[in-house]
Amino acid sequence: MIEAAGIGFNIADRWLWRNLSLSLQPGECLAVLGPNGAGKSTLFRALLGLCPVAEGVVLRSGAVGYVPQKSAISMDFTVAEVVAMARSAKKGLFSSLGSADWLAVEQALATTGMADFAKRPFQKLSGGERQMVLIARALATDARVLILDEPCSSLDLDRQALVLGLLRRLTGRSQLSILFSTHNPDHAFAIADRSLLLDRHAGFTLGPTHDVLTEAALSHLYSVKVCLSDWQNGTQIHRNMLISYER
Ligand SMILES: Nc1ncnc2c1ncn2[C@@H]1O[C@H](COP(=O)(O)OP(=O)(O)OP(=O)(O)O)[C@@H](O)[C@H]1O
Repeated sequence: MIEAAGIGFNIADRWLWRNLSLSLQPGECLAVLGPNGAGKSTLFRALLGLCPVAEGVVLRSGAVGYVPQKSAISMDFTVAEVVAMARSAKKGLFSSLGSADWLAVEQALATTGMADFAKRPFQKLSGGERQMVLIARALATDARVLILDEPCSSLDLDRQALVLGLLRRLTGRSQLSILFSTHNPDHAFAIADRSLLLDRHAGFTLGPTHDVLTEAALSHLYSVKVCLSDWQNGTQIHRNMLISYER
């Protein structure tokens, strides 16, 4: 469980966001969007308790899995060892991990489709493969809430769909609550029940994705002409963004 009540974050006399309240239901997916520097990563760090808020309260219970924007893993660990870090963070060295811990590692790798990579060196993986491993590491904490900072930022279209599909399955079947940031409104349309749009002036809009991510809101925020288009694929209606990059 994670809940924020009236939180604000101030940096160098500038409020990144103020009076922000949110909580996540089991199985709910919330997307966070906003321009560069709007405070998405800082919000996640505040929710994780990694930086103190200037006002308001953050409540957490149980483990929260975190997939940061950049991984700080520079040593030559295997994929299984990287995922096992989620367990050893609580206990100490890998050597103190028991069979239940290694089972959790195995399950997390299976869930992310990375079981065959267990013995491979993490550093030798592609960006997309690493991202899956880092999601597996977050899952191996037994967290009921996952926070992912731009999980698709360096992925090709196929991998983006793979990660978004995985997140959707985790909210559906496993009832995990997911909070993720993205610069692509299409990602929010694809999987987010609600979206939080941070602006450049400490303001925000939070609500159902289709209510928050409107043509007017996106065009205004990014100063580009944005059109939204609905199309049908089989029985499913999809919403996507059409954009002119010309100013
Ligand atoms: N420790 C810090 N010291 C000084 N400024 C900071 C610190 N952490 C964040 N900032 C500033 O706060 C603002 C918000 O940063 P943050 O990384 O949260 O934005 P973001 O919305 O995630 O951006 P992006 O989309 O570019 O990743 C930026 O202007 C950043 O420079």
